[in-house]
Amino acid sequence: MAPGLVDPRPAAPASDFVRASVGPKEAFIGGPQVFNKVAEEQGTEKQPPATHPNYLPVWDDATKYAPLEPFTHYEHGKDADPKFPDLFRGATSVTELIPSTGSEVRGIQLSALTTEGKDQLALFTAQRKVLVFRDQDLADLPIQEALDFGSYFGRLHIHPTSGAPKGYPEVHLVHRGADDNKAMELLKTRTNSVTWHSDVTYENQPPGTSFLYVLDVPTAGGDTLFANQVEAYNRLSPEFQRRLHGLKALHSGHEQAQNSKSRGSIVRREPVTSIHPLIRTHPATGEKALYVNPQFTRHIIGYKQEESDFLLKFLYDHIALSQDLQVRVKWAPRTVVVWDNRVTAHSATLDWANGQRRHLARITPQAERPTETPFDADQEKGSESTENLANGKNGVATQGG
Ligand SMILES: O=C(O)CCC(=O)C(=O)O
Ligand SMILES: [Fe+2]
Repeated sequence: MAPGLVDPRPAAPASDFVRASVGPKEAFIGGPQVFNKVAEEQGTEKQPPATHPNYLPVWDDATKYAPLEPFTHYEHGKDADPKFPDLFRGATSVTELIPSTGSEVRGIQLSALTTEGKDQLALFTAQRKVLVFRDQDLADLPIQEALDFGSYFGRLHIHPTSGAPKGYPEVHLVHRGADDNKAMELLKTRTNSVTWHSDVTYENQPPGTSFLYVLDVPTAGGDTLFANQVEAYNRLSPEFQRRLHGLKALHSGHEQAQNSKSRGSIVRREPVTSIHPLIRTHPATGEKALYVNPQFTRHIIGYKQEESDFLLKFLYDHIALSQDLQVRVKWAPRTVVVWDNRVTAHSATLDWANGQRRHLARITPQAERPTETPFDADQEKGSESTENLANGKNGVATQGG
């Protein structure tokens, strides 16, 4: 796989970071002064300094982290009042982005949620898959307070390769500074920048309720796409769903680590692989979701290579092409997105104008080891239309011209 395909996140060392020698090891130290200095040297225009310099990425943490230990995840969504009285207290509006997926909630402050409110946040996120909150103070809190908030939802994941604010490896940073034209080099070898994935699915206990919040946002573009993988599962015929049940796939972190190494950057933890079911069940909603992604899923266990490639390609295309189960989040200052990494895929879009800063932080609580519940014939969705199709009753609806 070409290096550009492995990870859409900022390459390190990006040319907006200075390689500095700190004793025996090398570090990448960022900062607005550094960006402007590099930009000046390159004769490009200055950009405004980062609004949250405390969140600028460094890769100077030479700590080698031990393999992650198994832990018991407690799913708070299971305790939640499904009427969401605490989550929505004071809300001025709750608007669906599309009927199946995504809601935008206005009027509440995430950082002020009570314990009950947080439980309800976990459940509502699982139900709607993606929540958009505007006018939030999360990015302006001390980083430790933001982490304390996130840690309610699960053990915080430390990413093996990404940049982090100095001293806070639990924050995963997405940052592109003055040299966005370098970032866009991806488009020299690819026709688009879309890289659907769920985060770090190679982990044994990949993330659940996850948080992404914006620090600096381009004037236009840089939206984040989300796909609802429960809906993607539900769209499949019962016969096809039945066939997928019981299958497992290998997810690998090796390529991401290798990619980081080959850029001269860090690998905090030795890469791992995990085997997960193709269909996982959400512990709070009981919903079944497809759980494969082209970033980290490598092959289906027991299938020959061509068989595995064929089936995975179908599933990836199904997710990528079904715009009627996807939402597109437009960032504005002080926006926080909460999403459930267990039942969604997402992708950045790298389409904004050169020279603008895009800077986001992710807090990534880990969740349970993915589990599968058996195909449930009683819950077959769309069985009637499938029967109708078989009986030739249901023609193909035409749309547009
Ligand atoms: O940059 C984005 O919009 C999303 C980046 C991403 O994939 C992540 O933070 O998990
Ligand atoms: Fe991601």
